[in-house]
Amino acid sequence: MAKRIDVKDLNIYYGDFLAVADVSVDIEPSSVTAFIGPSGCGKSTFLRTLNRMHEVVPGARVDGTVAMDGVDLYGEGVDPVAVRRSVGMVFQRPNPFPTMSIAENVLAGIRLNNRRISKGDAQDVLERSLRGANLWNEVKDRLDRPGSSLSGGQQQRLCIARAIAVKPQVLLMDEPCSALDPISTLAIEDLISELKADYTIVIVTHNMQQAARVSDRTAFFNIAGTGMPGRLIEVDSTATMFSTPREKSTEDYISGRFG
Ligand SMILES: Nc1ncnc2c1ncn2[C@@H]1O[C@H](COP(=O)(O)OP(=O)(O)OP(=O)(O)O)[C@@H](O)[C@H]1O
Repeated sequence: MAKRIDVKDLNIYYGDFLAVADVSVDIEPSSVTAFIGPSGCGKSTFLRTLNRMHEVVPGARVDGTVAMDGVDLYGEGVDPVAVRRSVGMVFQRPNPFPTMSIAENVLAGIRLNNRRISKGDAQDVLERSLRGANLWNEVKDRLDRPGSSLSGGQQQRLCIARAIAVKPQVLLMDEPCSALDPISTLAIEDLISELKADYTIVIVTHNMQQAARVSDRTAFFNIAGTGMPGRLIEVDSTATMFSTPREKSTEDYISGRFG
């Protein structure tokens, strides 16, 4: 089931460097939230705090809370590996495991989690995940071919299938279409709209049209200057953000006046 995320007073550091300051935002379940803003304002950094990937960088840390359905992901005793299992991630460049087949790619997360799975169950997961990622019809006859034999757009859908195979509650997407052609981009955007029935989705995008097309809510981040922390400036329904934002900087960014 999709979960809600409530972020409160979050500061995000790389060592001593405060990269993103004082973020508070609520992310609704079964919705798509877009993070937009100029380069370096901390969108990807913030995204990675939502599944505890940020702390993989040596010296990186946060203070504040990120609660999923009321449970602080940074609370004592919370296992970051379990967090990453329930909050899936799709990256900018499609990154299937190159030596694995299409089927092995989809099942990789389950196998990495050391879950034993019968052949029949594996077949069910495979089909459910590939159907969920709108890829089944294109690959069902060549599941044993390498993942790298697919087109870029298909590879990205394979990565989405791999992410949803472990039944996450939240899906984070960091510029998932930036390496794709326009047709593959539309396929992923359609898929995002379908997936939001079952998942809470957060997407970082530089593409304003994409944010307007796929998201229910949009969060605008900005940075006052190099070496300064990024900040969340404004978050609202996407319709409001794109028509009557409260802040002038939001309007300037959305209308292409900077960034
Ligand atoms: N691994 C890292 N170590 C140290 N500083 C980092 C690291 N990754 C990012 N930063 C810094 O954190 C700040 C935010 O970077 P981030 O990549 O999150 O921004 P962004 O808004 O996603 O940018 P872009 O749109 O260009 O991808 C920047 O000042 C960046 O230099």
